Amino acid sequence: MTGYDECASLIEKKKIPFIERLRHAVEIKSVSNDPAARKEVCRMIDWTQKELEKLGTKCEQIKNGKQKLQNGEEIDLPPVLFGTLGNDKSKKTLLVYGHLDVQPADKSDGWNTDPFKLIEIDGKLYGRGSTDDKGPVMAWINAIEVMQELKMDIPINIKFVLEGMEESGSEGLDEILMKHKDSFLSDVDFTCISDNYWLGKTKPCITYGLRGICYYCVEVKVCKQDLHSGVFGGTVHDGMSDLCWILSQLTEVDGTIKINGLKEMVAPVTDEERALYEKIDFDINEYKNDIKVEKLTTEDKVKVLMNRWRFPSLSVHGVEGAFSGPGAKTVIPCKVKGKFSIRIVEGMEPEAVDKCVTDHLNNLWSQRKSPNHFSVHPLQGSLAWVADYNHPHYQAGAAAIRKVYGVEPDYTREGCSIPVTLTFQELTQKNVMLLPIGACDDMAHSQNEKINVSNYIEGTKVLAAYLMELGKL
Ligand SMILES: C[C@H](N)C(=O)N[C@@H](Cc1c[nH]cn1)C(=O)O
Ligand SMILES: [Zn+2]
Ligand SMILES: [Zn+2]
Repeated sequence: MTGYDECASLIEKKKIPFIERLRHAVEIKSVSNDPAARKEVCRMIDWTQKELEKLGTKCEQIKNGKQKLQNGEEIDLPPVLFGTLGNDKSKKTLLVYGHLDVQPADKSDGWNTDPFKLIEIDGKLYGRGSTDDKGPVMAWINAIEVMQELKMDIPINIKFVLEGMEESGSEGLDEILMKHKDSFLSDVDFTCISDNYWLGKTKPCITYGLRGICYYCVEVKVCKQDLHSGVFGGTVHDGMSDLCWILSQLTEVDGTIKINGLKEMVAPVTDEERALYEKIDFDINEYKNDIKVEKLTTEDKVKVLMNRWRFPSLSVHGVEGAFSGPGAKTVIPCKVKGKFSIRIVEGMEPEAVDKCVTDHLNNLWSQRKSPNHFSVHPLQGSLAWVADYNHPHYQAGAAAIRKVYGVEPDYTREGCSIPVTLTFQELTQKNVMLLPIGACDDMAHSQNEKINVSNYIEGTKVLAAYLMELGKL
């Protein structure tokens, strides 16, 4: 009978067409935060639908609502792609979630190659979305294609939810899923998401927790239009200085958040949890060397992991409206918008976090005594997620990893956010597992994002092996 070994060897043989599939995906500039790229997000969804239909998946694009842009204009959100492969009542049903949108990227950000071309160098496939999340979505398609080519019975019905707004807070997705709770989602037995990364470079892991995110925009408005700083400097109150002062009041130098009320919300760490973190194989020096940082906020392994996964963190992302080009432009920006986010953890509710943040910022502003106009806008809010990793579903994931890599996986959390994860858990009332295939140095969201050819190909094997393992549950 055809089994895992035949499947693995066909995956090896199909390495080139699988890389070509990822190449096609990366070339579609499906950047979700750019309204001008919305058509490309829709094109990525259409193309993926065709790939799924080739496998016999019945697909439907679910219309999403409108996105209100900051200038007041409204544009269509991209549709959400639902797919159903198999409808055998004697089989269980797996829900696979992934996203087809990517973070913005430009060669001028410091990429060595064109971010929207897949370039192979020394066994690494560089390109925006190669690891987040086009590579893993393509790996699901590859795995199913191989099982079908070998005429293997896929022992599970598969449903897909693929979206195009994850990198922008999954706008509209929760509402769509809630509407389909008693229809499309009603028979789901497990959800699996491959959209994060290993803790290291060589050892695979399974992930059972994510932080949530609350994202803010702080606006300081000075006047109608930018002003010559030589002509007007010294007469108007500088908006960028106001904004920089405000943003500098949010954290201590070691990252401790200075916003009242947040620390109190964090669920206490149990002894059992601490013991789990102590056992995790994690090399701080390698971590520092990978990102070329000399000193971390703490050098203690457990504290580093807890700061990444288990405690909130605040990051300032950028300023809209300010001069950022090369050279020396002498202008006073008329309006600047600072962007920052807080990764939130168990116990923290976005609405309560928004209140603390808004109160803190308004209080700071009243201390500043600037006559400029100040406003705070919460842009996104999603909860943290934790799952039961003792569930048999996780054992199926672990068995698949043992088959491919011959090792027991690490059980990890992840500091980043996939807003819909908790929604799946709550709507289906079934177990959700994250099964990453990429390595810790893939540099998602950053310059030179990549996935190793070996991770992409072995990852395809893991997903195929996992589908086989699910048949045993
Ligand atoms: C983990 C996932 N691959 C990811 O990168 N998620 C984003 C989600 C997000 C939410 N708002 C903006 N992006 C992240 O954690 O930043
Ligand atoms: Zn992602
Ligand atoms: Zn991402």
